Amino acid sequence: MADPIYKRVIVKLSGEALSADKGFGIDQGVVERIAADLAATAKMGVELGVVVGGGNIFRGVEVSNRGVPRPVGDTMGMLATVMNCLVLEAAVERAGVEARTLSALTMTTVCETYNRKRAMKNLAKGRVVLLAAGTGNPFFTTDTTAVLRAAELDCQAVLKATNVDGVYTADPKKDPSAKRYERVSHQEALEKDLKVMDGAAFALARENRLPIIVFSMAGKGAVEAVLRGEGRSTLVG
Ligand SMILES: Nc1ncnc2c1ncn2[C@@H]1O[C@H](COP(=O)(O)OP(=O)(O)OP(=O)(O)O)[C@@H](O)[C@H]1O
Ligand SMILES: O=c1ccn([C@@H]2O[C@H](COP(=O)(O)O)[C@@H](O)[C@H]2O)c(=O)[nH]1
Repeated sequence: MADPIYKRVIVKLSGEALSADKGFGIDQGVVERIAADLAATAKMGVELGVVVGGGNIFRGVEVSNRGVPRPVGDTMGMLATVMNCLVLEAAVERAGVEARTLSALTMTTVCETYNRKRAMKNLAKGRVVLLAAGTGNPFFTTDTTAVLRAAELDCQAVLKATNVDGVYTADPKKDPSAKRYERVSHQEALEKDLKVMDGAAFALARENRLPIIVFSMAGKGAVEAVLRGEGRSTLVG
């Protein structure tokens, strides 16, 4: 089997990836499959930070459309990511690898607060580090969080796991004629407004020369396969 192409990465999982076909809530079978994949990847010797979205529970914009102030809606979204991290933490440990949730919002009775040195120590010990509550600030997304944490924690790449197998010329769910890129620069992704990630995330990745690999989480062992250089994906960078 091929050696992993990176030694330390951030994996970005969308919240929806935890919800199977329903788009809402947490499907325990899916969580177990993803946890097994993360544990197998950690066992290959790859240090893994995992940023999880919250779209399967709350998105700040949607909550604020119902009359809640946007910063409050965003806080609800960040709290949703904590729930997703806690369910994954338990599943990764059941799969035989130690895991720690570090939250950007302080909640001392639930999990540890994020701090760069603590995250680095946990990564170096081979623990899967679940990075919860996004950046801790409203008006951001977990895509931007993933790139920010990758830059802070000296990661070599961001692996963006989603429900499409790469970056397309347009949203492939809306435009069946969209073509997949094998490789695209950060600049082009920004200029063409390729919405698979938000512009802030692409801009931060460009400034920090961080590659982003976009791939589908649909199959078994998807993260492990990407790190072995297998399967379909798009390299941004
Ligand atoms: N040019 C494009 N190439 C590929 N995908 C695109 C493009 N434009 C829009 N998309 C859409 O972007 C989505 C990727 O977002 P993703 O599933 O990662 O959700 P998220 O908003 O990051 O997470 P959450 O579900 O937690 O809110 C895909 O569903 C895809 O349909
Ligand atoms: O730094 C952050 C990250 C996230 N949020 C809020 O959480 C939800 C869920 O995150 P997704 O990236 O959409 O999965 C997001 O809609 C924001 O409301 C945040 O405020 N700050």
